[in-house]
Amino acid sequence: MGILEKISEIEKEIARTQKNKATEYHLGLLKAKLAKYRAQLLEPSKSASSKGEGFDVMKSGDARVALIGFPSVGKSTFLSLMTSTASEAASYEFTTLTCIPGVIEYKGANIQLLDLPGIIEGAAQGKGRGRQVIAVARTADVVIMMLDATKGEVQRSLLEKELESVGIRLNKHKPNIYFKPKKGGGISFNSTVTLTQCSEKLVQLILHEYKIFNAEVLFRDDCSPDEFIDVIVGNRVYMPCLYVYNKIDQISMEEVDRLARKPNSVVISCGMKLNLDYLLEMLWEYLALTCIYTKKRGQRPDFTDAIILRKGASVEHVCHRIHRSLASQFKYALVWGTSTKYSPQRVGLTHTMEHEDVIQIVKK
Ligand SMILES: Nc1nc2c(ncn2[C@@H]2O[C@H](COP(=O)(O)OP(=O)(O)OP(=O)(O)O)[C@@H](O)[C@H]2O)c(=O)[nH]1
Ligand SMILES: [K+]
Ligand SMILES: [Mg+2]
Repeated sequence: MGILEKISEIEKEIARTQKNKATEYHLGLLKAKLAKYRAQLLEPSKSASSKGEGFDVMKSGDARVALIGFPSVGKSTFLSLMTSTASEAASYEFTTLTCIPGVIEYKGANIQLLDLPGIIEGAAQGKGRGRQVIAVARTADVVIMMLDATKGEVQRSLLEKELESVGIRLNKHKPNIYFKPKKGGGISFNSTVTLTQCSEKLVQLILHEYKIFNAEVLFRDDCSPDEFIDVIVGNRVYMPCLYVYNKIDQISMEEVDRLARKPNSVVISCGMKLNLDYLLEMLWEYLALTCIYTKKRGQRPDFTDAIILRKGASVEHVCHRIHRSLASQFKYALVWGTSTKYSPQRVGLTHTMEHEDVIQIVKK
């Protein structure tokens, strides 16, 4: 039996197994098996066709956004509208066959936007250019899932399933579970909260399925078996995703209103240039970039030229942005803003900066 067949067998068995107390161990085990086979499926195959020709676009700018969607939802039209790059758009499917990068300039940041070929059901298993597209999506900071507002919701759940099956977790946090494999001592299991979805026995069963017999496990949240499996397997990407419903010029006001109220969703029309400003605002929020302003001694901060960094960046990251050798000449920095208790406060290289902080660097 091939891996695909095994996966489909297990999926069928999960579907027909009733979810209750008596079956929870069986289901947990099936899920662990499923995750294992999917991982095998993703191991790079040796055939030439799986090479990412035309997909290896250099990362540039302050952040990367990937456009994922079915064919002809308007991805290329969107790229051509928002950036100075033109990507061919047409009414037939699979107009775009490679990865086309463009740049959105917004609030002083350069956001790399990637137009990609449309993907279809079965993409994760290599249908169309699905694998390459998904590989690019994994490298993004935010995914825009573009949907055709005139088509049903099934598109959205199909795409979610494809991304989910290759370890991309959309709008989810990393499960709060401490997990450390050990050389001996068996499995030590603890939790700081009451667990309603997992138990010590289930955790042990799942670990045995992965041939792990010695480990330390601590649940800090009431996590599900799937979340626990994600932690064991590792290699998961937790990514913000914005659902963008395009072509609202084609649907009723009531329908627009309904879609616009969905969580993590924005409605637009590329054709009529509707709501694009709001989409940019949302995208900016989802990127959660940190803008830092610099200040010279005795002068006012320069608010015209922000240094743009990813969330959680340190003073050291700021130094590297200003000059390659600045960190080695660094004595201390003065920081004004929400990251410090006092304004200004003297901080070292490891201090974590927050959005709109002002920094003055003092050299040795
Ligand atoms: N009515 C309407 N049509 C649109 C809108 N945006 C794009 N289109 C049309 O939809 C068709 C497909 O657009 P593309 O930009 O090529 O779509 P794509 O998602 O890049 O398609 P592939 O590259 O084939 O995956 C084109 O005929 C566009 O003119 C819109 O907001 N409203
Ligand atoms: K198209
Ligand atoms: Mg296209």
